[in-house]
Amino acid sequence: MASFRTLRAQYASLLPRFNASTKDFEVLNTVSAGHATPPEVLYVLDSSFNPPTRAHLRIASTALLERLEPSSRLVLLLATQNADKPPKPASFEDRLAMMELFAQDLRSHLASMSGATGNDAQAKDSIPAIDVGVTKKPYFIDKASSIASSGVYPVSLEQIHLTGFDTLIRIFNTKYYPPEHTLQALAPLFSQHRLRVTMRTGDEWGTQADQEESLHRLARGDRESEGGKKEWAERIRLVEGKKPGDPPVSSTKAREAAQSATQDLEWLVPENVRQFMLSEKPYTTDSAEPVV
Ligand SMILES: Nc1ncnc2c1ncn2[C@@H]1O[C@H](COP(=O)(O)OP(=O)(O)OP(=O)(O)O)[C@@H](O)[C@H]1O
Ligand SMILES: NC(=O)c1ccc[n+]([C@@H]2O[C@H](COP(=O)(O)O)[C@@H](O)[C@H]2O)c1
Repeated sequence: MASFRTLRAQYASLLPRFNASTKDFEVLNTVSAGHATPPEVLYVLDSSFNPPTRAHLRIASTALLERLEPSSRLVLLLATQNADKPPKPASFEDRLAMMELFAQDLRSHLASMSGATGNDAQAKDSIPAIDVGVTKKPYFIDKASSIASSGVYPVSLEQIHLTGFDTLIRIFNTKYYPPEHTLQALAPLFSQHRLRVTMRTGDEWGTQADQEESLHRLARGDRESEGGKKEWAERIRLVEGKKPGDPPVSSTKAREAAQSATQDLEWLVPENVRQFMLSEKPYTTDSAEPVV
């Protein structure tokens, strides 16, 4: 495995080329056992990866384990522009390095869950390849179309976007769709793609029942007056997140732990990411570089 510094330097040189290009989506690296099988389904985990956490690991691994085949592909997608949040540490090259380490953690987790450990090369080949990708687009409708038109994947490949419930609420907020401000803007997304939404309970987003009710409202046609079609509910799957009683995990908590409670990183972030955070300290004030 490349050293942390080498890994970061690699992304520090790839990223400006993407920024200067006219591309809206690019795969910067692929983590796989060898040659990657052409995908038949593309899972997309879009995040600021600031840093990647065990919640992201659960979201991705539970999805991939439902259909653990080499023809599944996951792209970890770093949005270099966020719909709402101003940029903050860590630098994008640190986050990209952590995404690659997260991809390794995720592949090891999938291997252990499927029994593909040790020297069983054939079993390891069944673990899907994971792409480290970047997009300039903050909204899901544009992320999906920039991936589809990039030429990186087969034409008409179905994308399954892996999000949390808080993100689903924001996707269905008309404020993001000027000038008409209607949900009709989401039609191209749901005509081809799907959302797999992990519930996020125990905080401001309400109970599991509240979260299920918001999908029932869409299915009943309660959002039609805003342009939201009831049939879209069939393309959205709500799945359980953390178990009741487990502490909530977020990137915010992991950034805080990096500053003041590094022992908590063990349950907040996967192992390779933790090693990177302890060694490179991407969240301490002096190493935090300004982010464009
Ligand atoms: N604990 C969690 N439960 C359910 N979904 C989650 C969880 N953590 C992150 N997600 C989802 O993963 C996606 C990417 O998350 P994001 O990078 O915003 O993480 P975050 O932990 O919410 O970040 P931050 O704490 O910096 O706001 C979003 O769709 C978000 O809803
Ligand atoms: N309407 C939308 O498509 C929409 C709204 C809010 C956030 N987002 C995106 O969701 C992702 C996660 O956002 P946060 O990092 O703010 O939780 C980001 O890529 C952000 O740009 C999309």
